[in-house]
Amino acid sequence: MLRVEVSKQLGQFSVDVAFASEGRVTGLFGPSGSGKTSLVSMIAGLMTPDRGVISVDGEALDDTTRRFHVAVHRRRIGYVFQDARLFPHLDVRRNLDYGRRMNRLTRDAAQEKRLSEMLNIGHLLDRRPGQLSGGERQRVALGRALLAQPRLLLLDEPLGSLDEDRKAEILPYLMLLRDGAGVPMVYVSHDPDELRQLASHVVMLKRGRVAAFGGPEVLPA
Ligand SMILES: Nc1ncnc2c1ncn2[C@@H]1O[C@H](COP(=O)(O)OP(=O)(O)OP(=O)(O)O)[C@@H](O)[C@H]1O
Repeated sequence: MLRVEVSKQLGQFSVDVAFASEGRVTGLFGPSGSGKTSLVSMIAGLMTPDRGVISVDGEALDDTTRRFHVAVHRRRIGYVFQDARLFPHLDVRRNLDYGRRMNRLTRDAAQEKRLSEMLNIGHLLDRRPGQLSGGERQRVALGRALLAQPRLLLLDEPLGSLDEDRKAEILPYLMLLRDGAGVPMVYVSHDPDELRQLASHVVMLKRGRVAAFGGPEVLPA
């Protein structure tokens, strides 16, 4: 379970959010400027809440009453951005292996094979990111994040830079990961249709507050 109860002042803007989600995919939905990225940055540990608690499966990552904060690189949280942010000088194989090496994890050939099949990236291993389409880059970014064996995966508008055809191409891969990767996800989007297809729970944000929480039925038509 992901539990988030945080307050944060950011200049004139404040985030004051509380929710707990058991979902495989928790959608964060809201208009531009509603605080989605700020919230995801706090979950990732890139930003510390002024007050509050963040925990995953009962394990605290932040608890300001105890002045407790787990550093970004120790949180075991994967982050996939709108632009894949692959390392341009490394081929796909090395990009995929990066998270595992940084976290000093032993190689898991079975998991590599399973993810490579799920994401259909096995034929891309010797290419560099510059030789990939936008959709292929995002599939590699998803694989790289998951091979670091995160306990939670944050996806911040992962389809945001893709056109409608590419989005339709990637969505089935995301569904496969949701159903088969065994890693809970927080999925940021301002596209209700995308979240209807992916999210089991939805946090609707407005001006830094939770305007609604529930199943996909809380999304606008
Ligand atoms: N460090 C900061 N200092 C001051 N204001 C900030 C800071 N970070 C974010 N903000 C403000 O907080 C508000 C929420 O920003 P945030 O990026 O979290 O929204 P968002 O919902 O992710 O928007 P978008 O969909 O456009 O990415 C914005 O008004 C932004 O200008």
